Amino acid sequence: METRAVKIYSQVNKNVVLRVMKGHFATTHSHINYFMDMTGLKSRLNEAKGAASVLARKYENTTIVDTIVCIDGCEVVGAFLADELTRAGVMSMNQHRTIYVSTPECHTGGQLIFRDNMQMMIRGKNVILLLANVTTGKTLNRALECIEYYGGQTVGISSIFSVIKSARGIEVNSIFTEKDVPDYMTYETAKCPLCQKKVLLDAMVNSHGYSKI
Ligand SMILES: O=C(O)c1cc(=O)[nH]c(=O)n1[C@@H]1O[C@H](COP(=O)(O)O)[C@@H](O)[C@H]1O
Repeated sequence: METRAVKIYSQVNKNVVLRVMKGHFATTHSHINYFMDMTGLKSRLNEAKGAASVLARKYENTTIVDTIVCIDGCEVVGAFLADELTRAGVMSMNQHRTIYVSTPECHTGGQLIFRDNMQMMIRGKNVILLLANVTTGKTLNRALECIEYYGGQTVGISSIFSVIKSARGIEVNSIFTEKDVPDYMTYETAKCPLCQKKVLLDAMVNSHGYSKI
């Protein structure tokens, strides 16, 4: 599958590259015809830093940010985003005058929780939610509910790739959209035309990557 990867370069920073693979893939919430391989963007220092610098442009000098909540394994990008915002003079109103980078635990049944020792990073805090992929928006909405439940205020949403433009009135700040990926499609699992044509799935995918089936 790796040989089928195509590189898509960010319009604003050519060092930020999304690798996509065409095929038939199942996520937790939909079927898609491109797998977004975020491995490099999430784990290589220079790529993660590049992604963070693109995402930071949205928030520089405009927003108070106390905490970045990372979903989809985006902690490295999250740490660079915190650094970029701090350098740009973004204020943190919490006691320690710094930005927390945090991830909820995915509990049995997919519920997102913050343990007691983590909740101070969310309660009464200004939060940026950071994801790798937003397709149906179900994962995004679950994360927003989690932040709200623990008393945080989401002041921004960022994602490396997003099909969704806004959630709960907040714009999704993304580096790539479906317009960057020619003929990108997402289908409700039960109505997937590839399944109807008996096209076998290439892989099950989630934020960790893919497993061929
Ligand atoms: O559908 C995706 O968002 C998705 C595309 C992809 O290529 N790889 C991948 O892991 N996903 C994951 O699928 C999950 C479902 O996204 P939503 O449909 O927006 O809830 C998210 O956790 C994404 O990270």
